[in-house]
Amino acid sequence: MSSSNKTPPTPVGEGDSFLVLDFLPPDLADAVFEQLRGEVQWNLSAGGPVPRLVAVEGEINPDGTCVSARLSSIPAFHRPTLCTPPLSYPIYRHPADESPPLLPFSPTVARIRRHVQDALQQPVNHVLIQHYRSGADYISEHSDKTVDVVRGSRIVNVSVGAQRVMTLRTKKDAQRTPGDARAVQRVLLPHNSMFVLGPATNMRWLHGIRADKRPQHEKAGAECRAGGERISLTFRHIGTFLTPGEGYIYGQGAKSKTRDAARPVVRGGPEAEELLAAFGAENHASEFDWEVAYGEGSDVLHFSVFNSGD
Ligand SMILES: O=C(O)CCC(=O)C(=O)O
Ligand SMILES: [Fe+2]
Repeated sequence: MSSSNKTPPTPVGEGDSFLVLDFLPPDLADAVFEQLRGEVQWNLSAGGPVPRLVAVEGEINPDGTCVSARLSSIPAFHRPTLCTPPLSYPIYRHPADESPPLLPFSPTVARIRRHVQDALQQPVNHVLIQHYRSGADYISEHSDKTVDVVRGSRIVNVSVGAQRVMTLRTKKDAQRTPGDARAVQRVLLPHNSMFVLGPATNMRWLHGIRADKRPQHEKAGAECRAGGERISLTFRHIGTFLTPGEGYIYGQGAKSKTRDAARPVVRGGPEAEELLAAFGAENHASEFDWEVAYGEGSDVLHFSVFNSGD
């Protein structure tokens, strides 16, 4: 692991979050920005203007039994392969209605993933990759939505390219009186850093990357790297899964916790409103009660109304 003999990182937020510098080994770190920009299939959001480019990759589970149909009258190379049930893949639900399709890990992302898993000693099976094309691209303040994130697991942001600032701010309800200032921390995310977001910090603090409209000549060298472009990879350990074609859903965040009893995906309606309300509560409540909000599970995949929150 590249960071094993470095000084211990400074705790951030509730103390369960920290930043690791010089995370990837030099041979990977030097070329990683260009490799990712070229190999990732970037999407502009279909549902509305998203102030950055996004892509989703993840682990496709070979959880089905695939058999070559034993039809002796058909030559072997023509026999169909029957998979029952077929594959499933992790799903990370959040209030923005449209997620790009999940693709298998691409080669450079797969290498970064191995470093993350080694460093954390925790599996990660899903990554949201975001390209901040300039200082104008940003992500608004939010808490990550944890209905589908394996409980107690950590969320990891690997940064490459231009340095940006992650701003952490305690949730509004933590103010004892309306005039109280909310705690704010600024974490610099330089090229080749890994920010680990612990569950307690995600529960009590919001995080975001604000737009930086300063002219290039006012920025430090690290902020101008890669022409001011930044790519972040948010790795998560997801416990909720979809079957191909978004037909069925099961796992931690769904009503059925197991593959055998997977239930059809729900689109819109009152269950969608409930999940959106639970997401809202997760953004606002410092003592968010996961069991109350998400414990029963939700089979909703698409919300009827487009909502641009993160
Ligand atoms: O770009 C980043 O580092 C932050 C991404 C983030 O917070 C998210 O995807 O939830
Ligand atoms: Fe986030």
